Amino acid sequence: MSFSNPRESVFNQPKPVVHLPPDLLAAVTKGAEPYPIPPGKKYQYGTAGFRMKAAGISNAGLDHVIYTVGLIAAARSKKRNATIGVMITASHNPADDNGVKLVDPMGDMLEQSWEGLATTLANTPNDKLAKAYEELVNDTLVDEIRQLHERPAKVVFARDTRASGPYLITALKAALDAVKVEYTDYGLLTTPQLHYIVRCVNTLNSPYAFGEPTEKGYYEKMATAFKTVMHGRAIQGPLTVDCANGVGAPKLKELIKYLPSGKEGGIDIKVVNDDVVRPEALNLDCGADYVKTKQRSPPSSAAQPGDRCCSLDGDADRVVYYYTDESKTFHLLDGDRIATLGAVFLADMTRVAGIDQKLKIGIVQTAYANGAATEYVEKVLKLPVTITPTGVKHLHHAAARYDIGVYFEANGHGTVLFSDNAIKVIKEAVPKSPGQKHALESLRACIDLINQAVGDAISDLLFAEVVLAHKSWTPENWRNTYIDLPNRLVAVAVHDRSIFKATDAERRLESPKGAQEDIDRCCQMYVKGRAFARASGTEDVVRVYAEAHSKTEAEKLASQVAEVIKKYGSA
Ligand SMILES: CC(=O)N[C@H]1[C@@H](OP(=O)(O)O)O[C@H](CO)[C@@H](O)[C@@H]1O
Ligand SMILES: [Mg+2]
Repeated sequence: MSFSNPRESVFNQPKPVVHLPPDLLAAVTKGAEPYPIPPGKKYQYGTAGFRMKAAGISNAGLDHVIYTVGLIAAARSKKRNATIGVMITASHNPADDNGVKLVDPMGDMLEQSWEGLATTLANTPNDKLAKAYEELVNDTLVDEIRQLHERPAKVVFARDTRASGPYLITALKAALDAVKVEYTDYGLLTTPQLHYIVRCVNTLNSPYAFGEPTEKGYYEKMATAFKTVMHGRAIQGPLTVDCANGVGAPKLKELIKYLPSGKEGGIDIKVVNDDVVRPEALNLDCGADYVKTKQRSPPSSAAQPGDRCCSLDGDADRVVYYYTDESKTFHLLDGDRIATLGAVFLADMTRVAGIDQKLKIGIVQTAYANGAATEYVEKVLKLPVTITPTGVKHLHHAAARYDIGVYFEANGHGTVLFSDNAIKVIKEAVPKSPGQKHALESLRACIDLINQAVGDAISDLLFAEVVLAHKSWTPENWRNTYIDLPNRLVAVAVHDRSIFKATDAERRLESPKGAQEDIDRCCQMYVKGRAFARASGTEDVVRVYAEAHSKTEAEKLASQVAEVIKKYGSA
């Protein structure tokens, strides 16, 4: 097994081969002993890291995966000469699942080329693990000039509230101990908090210092920014936050201690679904995924018509808003809405501050964004839209190409990125009026309020609240900016989803041959009909999305396209 192709030496010399000390290799083998790979298991570092059942823990083999992730984290840390993060979570998945993701030095997702290395190592049985680690070291850390494996490594990690978390942490520590890596266990954190900490640790004492690398530092940074950007505005009525009975609950309660209350010109947050004592309650009939996919409030909701509500997912990196109207009709304000709300505000503020000509603002969406949202951004807000494939890493990279890049998946994953140029322009602009001064102060505070390392439900909801306060908007006013096209998302089980290859930011199928033409024919039958199909990156299904000008038509279109997929997928 090899992790990369051998490269030719620039000096025409063979690349040196490093042999790791026998005691270290023995420690890798010994440390892995309690975590064997179950026979027949295959693992894949997917859109959101590794994720699987953790119940009957040793059968699932997630402990083996986590052990190998410890080794990858060690090598990655040496490669980047920086601290790497490991987060143990399965986000919105059921309580008996768990998973793991790696966090790169700037708090971003693991570089894609390393995902393959993580997959290879995860699929390596224990008796070959030490040798595979040595090969990994040789392939990624050793060349003719440098022997990076001699660098010290540092890893920080945290977990969500799942019952399997503490056990999986022991597997991670066993790997880090085996390869003598220094680490800090941050205990329970939301995923975005861990990303924040990684970025803080790696930028400490630099001109790009992100903040204090502690949980307290996270709350203080956000609370200070929130107070500044509120600037005497008032938030109307309380916000009910459904925390999916996950880690978001204790963390949001902690943040509330740092925020001024509604009476003090701050915010009244009602935390609900905060039961972290019964681990089985996690994501059960509540949370962002439930609300988005079922298009309804959690059954436990006691909200009254017009009440502003939002739901986080199990690791608090995703948020959607919603309310019910007087006739008890449910209205979802999803990621597309949060993106447009944020973009309107940031565009307004740059205009008032007189710096709009210097900054290119854009919105990044996926094909799942509602057609009405895309049209609103382009035609009403007159801002450019980039469409990328599914998965936050794609959106994140595209957003980084704007000065102010607002990105959100429809399901509520997202944030805003400010380029170095934007930060410089915003920080250096000299105001010529009190209005400009206020706008600049608000923009500066937004840079701190928004967790630019990664989408962060808690930071996103504070940002949304601030904008609603500035605009004096109720959820209904917000919804009235544009009306969503009725839509339907269905998952189709097929024999082999890998035959469905998508192109054009996943909006078209290039294989199997003929499938796209059939989908096109279906779409033409409906007013505003748009549909696409793509293989999921996280589940063994093909997802079909359809929208049209009425609910019945959107549903008909979805089921017709699902039939097309079944036809081509039944082979
Ligand atoms: C339609 C949809 O919601 N897809 C989700 C889902 O990806 P799929 O590749 O569609 O399974 O999980 C991803 C990871 O959480 C998330 O980024 C994405 O938005
Ligand atoms: Mg999540």
